[in-house]
Amino acid sequence: MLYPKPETLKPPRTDVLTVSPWLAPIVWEGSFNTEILNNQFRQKGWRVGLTTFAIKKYIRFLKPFIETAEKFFMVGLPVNYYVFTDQASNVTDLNIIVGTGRQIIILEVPSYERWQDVTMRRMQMISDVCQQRFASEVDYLVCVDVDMRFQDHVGVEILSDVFGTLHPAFFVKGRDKFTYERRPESQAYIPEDEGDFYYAGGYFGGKVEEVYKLTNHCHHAMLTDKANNIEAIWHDESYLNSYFLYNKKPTKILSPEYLWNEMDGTAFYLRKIRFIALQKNMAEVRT
Ligand SMILES: CC(=O)N[C@H]1[C@@H](OP(=O)(O)OP(=O)(O)OC[C@H]2O[C@@H](n3ccc(=O)[nH]c3=O)[C@H](O)[C@@H]2O)O[C@H](CO)[C@H](O)[C@@H]1O
Ligand SMILES: [Mn+2]
Repeated sequence: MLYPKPETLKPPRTDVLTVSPWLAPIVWEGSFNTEILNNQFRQKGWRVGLTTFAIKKYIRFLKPFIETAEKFFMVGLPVNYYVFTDQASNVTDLNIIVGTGRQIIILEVPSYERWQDVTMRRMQMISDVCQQRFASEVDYLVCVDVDMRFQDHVGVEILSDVFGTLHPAFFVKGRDKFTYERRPESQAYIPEDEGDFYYAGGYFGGKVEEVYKLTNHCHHAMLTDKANNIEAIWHDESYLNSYFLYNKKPTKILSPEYLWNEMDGTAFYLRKIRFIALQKNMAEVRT
């Protein structure tokens, strides 16, 4: 196979950090070759599941989410879309068409009154399904928010034992600006001088077994806090950040190309914006 080879010891990107202190690659455009990775992936016969939640009013985001995923997410590879929803028949009525080898699987789940509980309980619901069905149906899981749209290539370069994504609002900020949970009483506590990166709650994944460990850990941390009448400042995102930190976990880190928000403007280091948050009226959509 012919492809552009790396020039001897000359890094393809010098403007951004491409590896963490525990040697997890940070994925940026220009640092990988899709064709090589796709070939490796196909040889292994791996299968990918994309999980998302469309509960209450967030069902309005589902159709454009899947339709744009059809254009940009794991193109040419089999994908199971796992849609967790409290309105299974409304999801069916959306009549979303997906390509050959790809299917939508609807998982009916309860809804919670507070939006904070809806977002946090995703950890419990994902971990519950890991052993029931994910383990036998897919090799890797990608777990993302639904109020998003794909607009450029997202492929197998993101996959690894366990991956996390740099939050677009914090990548260029100093460690002191990270909004980790700072109360020692919380299971999500991270002291002032600790923490490598600030990861987003809305994009993580990995091998099914690792996603099980992650979601199960975060859910139980949340339950312990709940029993002690405390809720981490940014909910599931705070528990995810402490899990990653104390387990030196992500084996791969996705750059903000994989999770962008127009509110964060543009940035010199962004060569692609692959997956972008939709602007929403928070007060309206969460009630
Ligand atoms: C892009 C990103 O990193 N987003 C994170 C961020 O806020 P966001 O403001 O992006 O959170 P959000 O309102 O999008 O809620 C997270 C997700 O929960 C689902 N949902 C939520 C409410 C509801 O009524 N119905 C429903 O289905 C839906 O899939 C949604 O995308 O912080 C949250 C915790 O505070 C979560 O960690 C989000 O993942
Ligand atoms: Mn969101």
